[in-house]
Amino acid sequence: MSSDSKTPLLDQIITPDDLRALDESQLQQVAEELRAETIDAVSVTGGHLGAGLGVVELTVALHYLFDTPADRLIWDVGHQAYPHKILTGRRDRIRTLRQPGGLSGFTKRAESEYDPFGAAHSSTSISAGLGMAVARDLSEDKDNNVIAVIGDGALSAGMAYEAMNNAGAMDKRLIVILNDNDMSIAPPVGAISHYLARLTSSGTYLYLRDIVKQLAKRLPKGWERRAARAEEYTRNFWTGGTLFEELGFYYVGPIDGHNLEHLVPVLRNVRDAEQGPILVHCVTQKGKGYEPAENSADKYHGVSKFDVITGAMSKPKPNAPSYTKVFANSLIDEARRDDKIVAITAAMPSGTGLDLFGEEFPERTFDVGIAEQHGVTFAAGLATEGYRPFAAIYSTFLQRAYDQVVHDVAIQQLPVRFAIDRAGFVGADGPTHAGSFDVTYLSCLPGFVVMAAADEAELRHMVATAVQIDDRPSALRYPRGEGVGVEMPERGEPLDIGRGRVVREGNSVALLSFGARLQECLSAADQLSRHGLSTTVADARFAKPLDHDLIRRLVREHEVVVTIEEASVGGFGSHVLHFLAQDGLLDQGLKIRTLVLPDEFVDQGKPEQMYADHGLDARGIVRTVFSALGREMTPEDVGAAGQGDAG
Ligand SMILES: Cc1ncc(C[n+]2csc(CCOP(=O)(O)OP(=O)(O)O)c2C)c(N)n1
Ligand SMILES: CC(=O)[C@@H](O)[C@H](O)COP(=O)(O)O
Ligand SMILES: [Mg+2]
Repeated sequence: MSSDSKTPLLDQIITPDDLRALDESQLQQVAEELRAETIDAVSVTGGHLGAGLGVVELTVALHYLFDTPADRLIWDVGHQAYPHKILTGRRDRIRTLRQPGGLSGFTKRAESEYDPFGAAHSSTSISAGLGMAVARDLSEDKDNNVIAVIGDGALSAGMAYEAMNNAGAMDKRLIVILNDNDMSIAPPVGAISHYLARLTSSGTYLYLRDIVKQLAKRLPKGWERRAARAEEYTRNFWTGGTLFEELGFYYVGPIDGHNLEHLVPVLRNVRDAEQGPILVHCVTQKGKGYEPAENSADKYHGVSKFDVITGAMSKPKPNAPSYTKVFANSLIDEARRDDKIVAITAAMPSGTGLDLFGEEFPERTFDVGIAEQHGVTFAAGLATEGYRPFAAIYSTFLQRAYDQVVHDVAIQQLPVRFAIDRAGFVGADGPTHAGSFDVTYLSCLPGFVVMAAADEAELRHMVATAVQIDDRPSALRYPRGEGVGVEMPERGEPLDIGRGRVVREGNSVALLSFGARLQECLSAADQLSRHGLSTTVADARFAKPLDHDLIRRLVREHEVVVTIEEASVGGFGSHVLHFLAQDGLLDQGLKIRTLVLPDEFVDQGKPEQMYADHGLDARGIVRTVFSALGREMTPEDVGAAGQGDAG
């Protein structure tokens, strides 16, 4: 440790054992140094900043008081776990956060014994914690604590209540820390956030309860019950009985989650309490201790690299409208002409672009909180009454509502429109956020219309198309980030359902693209033509219903057919193969290959590199064609295949 280090105490801490060797009076300095280190690290990597800054003191107190990793500490969502990672042996790698080959941006079991449960999708921590508590009690040799830290936003998801309902009934020793910073990604929504606000606004509550508690200590023997009743009265009087206690939790708080002088004694008591589930309500501030974050509307929830002094982010201005913006503007354009169009988000207004829609149509925009399951069936309810609901939910988060999609929407053939953003690889968020499976899990559903935009113009047309689909559910998917910069149509034109389009004619090889790999297909076609392989490029537009005429024509007129999609196996390519098999077209020695995402969970990286690594770029397409033809690629071929990369 150099003498002029800015973090002399933190430098002494490799693992929490080193922290626990310090004196309690040194914790405040540790927290200050940990906050500075977190800010500095994220300024270099980008990532989630506000949430981590809000739990610096909590992280220090928890690792100081609890014997982690034996005591299991679970972070809900896990985006706030950067300070936790710094204290648990990963400070030396913290500047590899979310980089290829680097640390995950969320907790991850494979990364550290201090991460007992992986996260990223919210509201799982209490369920996982209860499972660990039961496992502890089933075993003879365990007596560890289990602590789940869950945010107020994550507490808007039904799964959290399923877990508390079960925990309360089982009366298991489990500690839940409610990290209440009165923020989700956007300001929180829902009755729970109002309830929490009431709890935390009745500052008197704590004061009164302290008095009653002190009284209890001085009352003559045998008066404890009366004191307990008095305290219960205080609690009920001020808070009408906390929701959490009705669920079987002992409620402690609200306490200041940044005041170590409060946190440490309260958490020490909670640690030593031999009783059923306890919920400690910590009031914190997202972005705490970094002015640019504190002053920002989103508290620097997600940031690109930034200047620590000014807080100015270095994110380059997008050179083409992002798909999300194109979706939002297209939906706004349609909604100006159709007042039956309504939009639903599950706590992701800015990420889905519905914040823009909400500015113009506040009455027709619904943020249901982190509640995808509810959001989908809520949309279905709207559809039964003749509205045209657009449920804008990231591909990965829609997974949470799959039964609602099947049972409440598809079986009833309700015309809910699913705007599926973040389709395919998403990059820094890694496997938990990859939009890999929606084509597979939707295109198997009878009656569903499943579309994928090849570029921004296509997205605009697909929004217009979805508006018109009033007799069954439909989905349109598009990737995270910037489009290809094609010319935008003035207005979206509805497409013929189930019809693809040929964008380049050839007669030897056919590349049939579903979604945004089209540019790579065009680049591959250029390279193949340099090898004398005349290549047709077609944009399928629909994975369901398939364009059977187009597929038959491509099969009839070409020696090789390759399908390609930014989706897992079981999607578009599989349906093409299924159709060809049923149609007897596979029996004629057709050379066909399907390019899909790999059958693995791919760690974070740069999306284009991730696609290239898995053969979904122009070079990979060329290689696949050569392989289908049984032709070896010479080094010159390989070299040529790398030239003229698309976009
Ligand atoms: C199922 C699911 N839906 C949406 C998200 C996107 N998301 C990530 S963090 C977040 C807000 C979480 O709020 P809170 O739990 O209060 O944590 P804070 O950021 O305030 O610390 C959301 C909506 C997610 N991670 N999981
Ligand atoms: C933690 C979380 O789940 C969200 O913040 C997510 O990382 C947002 O993803 P985008 O950056 O693609 O909007
Ligand atoms: Mg919050």
